[in-house]
Parts: sequence; structure tokens; C-alpha cells
Amino acid sequence: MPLVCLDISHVRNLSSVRFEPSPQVNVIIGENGSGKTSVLEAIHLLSFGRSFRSHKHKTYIQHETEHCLVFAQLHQDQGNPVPVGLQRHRDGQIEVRIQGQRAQSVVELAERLPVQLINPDAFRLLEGSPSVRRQFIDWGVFHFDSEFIRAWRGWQKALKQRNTLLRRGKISASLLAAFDQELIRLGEQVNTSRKAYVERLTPYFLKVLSLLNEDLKVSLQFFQGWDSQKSLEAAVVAGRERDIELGYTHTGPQRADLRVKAETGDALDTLSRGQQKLVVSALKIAQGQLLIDMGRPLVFLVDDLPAELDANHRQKLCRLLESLESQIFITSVGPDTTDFAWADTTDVRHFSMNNGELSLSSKGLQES
Ligand SMILES: Nc1ncnc2c1ncn2[C@@H]1O[C@H](COP(=O)(O)OP(=O)(O)OP(=O)(O)O)[C@@H](O)[C@H]1O
Repeated sequence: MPLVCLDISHVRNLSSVRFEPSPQVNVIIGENGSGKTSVLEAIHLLSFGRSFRSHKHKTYIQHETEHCLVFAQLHQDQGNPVPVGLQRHRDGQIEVRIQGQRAQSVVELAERLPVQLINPDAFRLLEGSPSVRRQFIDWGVFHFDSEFIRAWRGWQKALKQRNTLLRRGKISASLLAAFDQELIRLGEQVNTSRKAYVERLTPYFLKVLSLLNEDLKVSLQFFQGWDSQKSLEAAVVAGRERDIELGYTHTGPQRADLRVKAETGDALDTLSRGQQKLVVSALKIAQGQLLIDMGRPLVFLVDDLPAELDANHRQKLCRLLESLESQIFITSVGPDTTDFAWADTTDVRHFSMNNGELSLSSKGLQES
């Protein structure tokens, strides 16, 4: 569901920004510190309920204001746009509204507004801990398989309870066995969904990567978190004594990972920074493409596009993004780095950002 209009209040230096983005490409240009990233941050907030820059909500609420607010109208194929809003208070309280009604949780927003972010920090997908890659997989599975969130929440709860018991110490293997049934049942479900998703995603990824750079040979390997020859039940049973010794559950879907391999070893160790950026972009675009093929349009946020990419690869990335027919927001410090020859048929809007004020730029005015 693309954004038809966006209203941002008190997010960092954006006191009040209201604009109607293109359903296709939106290019936001401005000097360092002008507030470009804050626009993307606001859209991300509306989808995830959190920022991609910091887990501390006070950092993005404008100084000396009590709360920030992001409001949008989401396009839907039939019927009127759907109003959605998120308000975050300095005391941590979060309020989500969809069509005027208070929503139970931010998950309802995430379902309506899938957002993919490509930014310099996206490298963490390769160099960060496995938890970053699990989050990447789980975001995809969440949108791919409607049963997943329930199984995932139940499994997380069971795992947390089990780890609390283990940490307290006084538990025997036989007592633990009684707690493990639910953990195993839901853990198997989580794993099956993740596996099916990665299988589905892999050809998309390979295709996208070959379009960005046909010489890059990279493969994906899903590690489920325990010996792939064993069932989760067998792994949990075999690991009980060790879990008691360690004080936590050492095997299972909580150890899953997505290993990205180049021909000669780990992608992280062999590829250049620019090549890594292409791999990460390909992973994210592949996730988006898969969703689009399922009839679920999404929003791409591309922050600081030129970082680490040469002009040729920037062009390829823009061409690919354009071909997805999604709504895209791209930020850049200068017009030269985003000067891509968008097709005549693509609705491109250029915006200038100056000290937290956003305006449709002359380029955008000529074209609209
Ligand atoms: N809580 C806050 N309240 C008010 N202003 C803030 C707050 N946090 C950050 N700022 C300011 O808001 C601006 C945010 O800029 P932002 O990071 O969005 O800029 P940008 O145009 O993306 O810059 P760059 O090109 O350097 O990435 C900065 O000038 C920063 O000093």
C-alpha cells in the first residue's frame, strides 16, 4: 500500500512536514543534517514502531516536545485511502491508530505498510551477529506466511520460560522434559516456515544479484540452528544436560543463521565493500520482489544511495528499483549522484530539504 500523503510532526528537526509523494520514485536532496534521513526514519517508524537509527525513542522525538507524530493515508486498490498514524510520547507510550481506531499493536501497521530499508548500515546484514540475519529472514516470513507470527511468539515465550528455569538452576532433565513439548512443536513450525521462505527467496536473490553484477557468484545457506540431520526434538533431548550445565538453551531455531558465501569463502571476508553493498541490496530487493509477486506492494527507503557504489552500479540499482514498480524514497546530498535517467513513464518527484523544511524542487515542478 503506497503512501498517498505523509504528515510528520516533531521527528528530529522536522517540526511539521506534509507532502504528497509520488507513488513511484521520490528523490530527496539536501545538505548534511538538513533532515533527509529523518523523513525515511519517520516512514520506518510508521511501519515498525521504531527507528532504524536508535532504539532510544527520545533521540528522535524533537527536543523540547512531548511527542512525535507520523500520519499517512495509505492507498488501497478499492475504496478510499486508509488513514494510519503513530504517536510516540517521551515517556515511551506508543499509540497506533488505523482508520480512526486504536490498534492493538504496531504489528497491524507492519502488515499494512511493508517497508524495506537500504542504507549504509545495511552492511550489518553481513557483518553483524546472526540475530541481524534472523531478523531479516523473520521479516520476510512474517509477510510471506500469515501463521508465522503466532508460532514465533509462542515459541519465544516457551524459550524465555525455559531459559529462566535453567538460569535459576534447580531443574532436572526430567522436569525440563515436561516444558519442552511446546518449545519443540512451535520451534519446528518456526523452522519449517523459515526454511520454506529461504528456499523461495534464493532464486529471487540470485536473479537480482546477476542484474546488479553478473560476475558476482554468491550463494545462500540456511543454518537452522542445530544439526540438519536431526529433528528439533532429538537435538533438544540430546542437549538437555548441557543446557542445565550452561544455564540456557544452546540449540534450536534461536541459533539460526543465513550464511552468505562467495566462491572462495565467506562473503564478508572476500568481497569488497562495494560488492558487499550490492549483495545486501540484492537481498533486500529480492525480499521486496517476492512480496510484490505475492500482490503485496511495499515501500523502499534508500538512504544515501551513492555511498560505496560507483556510478555504473548506482545506475543499475536505480534501474532495478524502478522496474519493481514500488514506491521508493531516495535521499542524496547532491543531484549529481541521483541523476539517473528515469523512464518517461515513471512518476518521479524531486524534493529539496532545507533545515527541516521540505519542498517540491523546481525539477519536480517541471516534471509534474
Ligand atoms: N531530537 C532532535 N530534535 C531536534 N533536532 C534533532 C534531533 N536529533 C537530531 N536532530 C537534528 O536533526 C537533523 C537530522 O538530520 P538528518 O540526519 O535527518 O539529516 P540528513 O539530511 O539525512 O543528513 P546526512 O546527509 O548528514 O545524512 C540534524 O541537523 C540533527 O542535528
